[in-house]
Amino acid sequence: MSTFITMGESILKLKDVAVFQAENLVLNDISLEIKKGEFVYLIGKTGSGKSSFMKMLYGDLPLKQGDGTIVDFDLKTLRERDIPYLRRKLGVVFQDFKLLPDRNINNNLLFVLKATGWKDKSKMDAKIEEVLGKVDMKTKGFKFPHELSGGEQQRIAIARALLNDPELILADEPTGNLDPQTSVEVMKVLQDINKTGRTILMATHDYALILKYPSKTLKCDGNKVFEVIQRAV
Ligand SMILES: Nc1ncnc2c1ncn2[C@@H]1O[C@H](COP(=O)(O)OP(=O)(O)OP(=O)(O)O)[C@@H](O)[C@H]1O
Repeated sequence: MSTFITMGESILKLKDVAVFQAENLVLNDISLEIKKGEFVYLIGKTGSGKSSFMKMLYGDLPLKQGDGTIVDFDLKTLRERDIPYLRRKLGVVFQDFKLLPDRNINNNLLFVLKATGWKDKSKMDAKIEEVLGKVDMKTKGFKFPHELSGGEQQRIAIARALLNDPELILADEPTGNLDPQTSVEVMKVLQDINKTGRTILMATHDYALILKYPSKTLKCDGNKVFEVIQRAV
């Protein structure tokens, strides 16, 4: 549990955190907080450390320096065996969707449910229908990933991220492979999910989306992460 006195609503809290890739320092002196229900952008140019920051949050890079809690997990004392439990409270969405190409959408989602401990077939079927409904893809469960457009695949990836009712969704350039119109559609899905109370941290290069859907914005620059006001973006 947290070494901080957490104010009930905190979903992510970092204090004096540094992020390393192997022995290389990527980010330093990060102190920030994200509260339940916020929609937060993470911007910064290529190589500034956005993906490394995300990886540290979902336990792919260890927290070696500073203190951090995320969805009530202490990142500093996180052990290898805790990571699956942390991931169940997070929904992670990637730029390249990462759907399994050898099975249809229903079976992609079933695979994740089984891997995260679900057993009851009728409950799993109901959950799959529920998450596909949330991204408006209820009729596509029998399609294979290659039979879907990029935007549809990303909707499925978002549905997959919702399977375990995560408290926080980490989206690493979710619109990076999509055309502007499809990006807006995927963004609307994320906005709707945010409106139901879920917290979202989204790394993006897409300034048009930020202008269209302004929200709190963090920037990676010069080994630091800091909040920027929209005009300064
Ligand atoms: N596996 C790795 N091993 C060593 N260094 C790495 C590794 N991955 C990334 N880095 C380095 O860490 C720094 C930050 O990379 P990162 O991928 O986090 O940036 P980014 O802001 O996400 O970039 P992009 O927008 O291109 O995805 C870069 O200098 C990069 O070379």
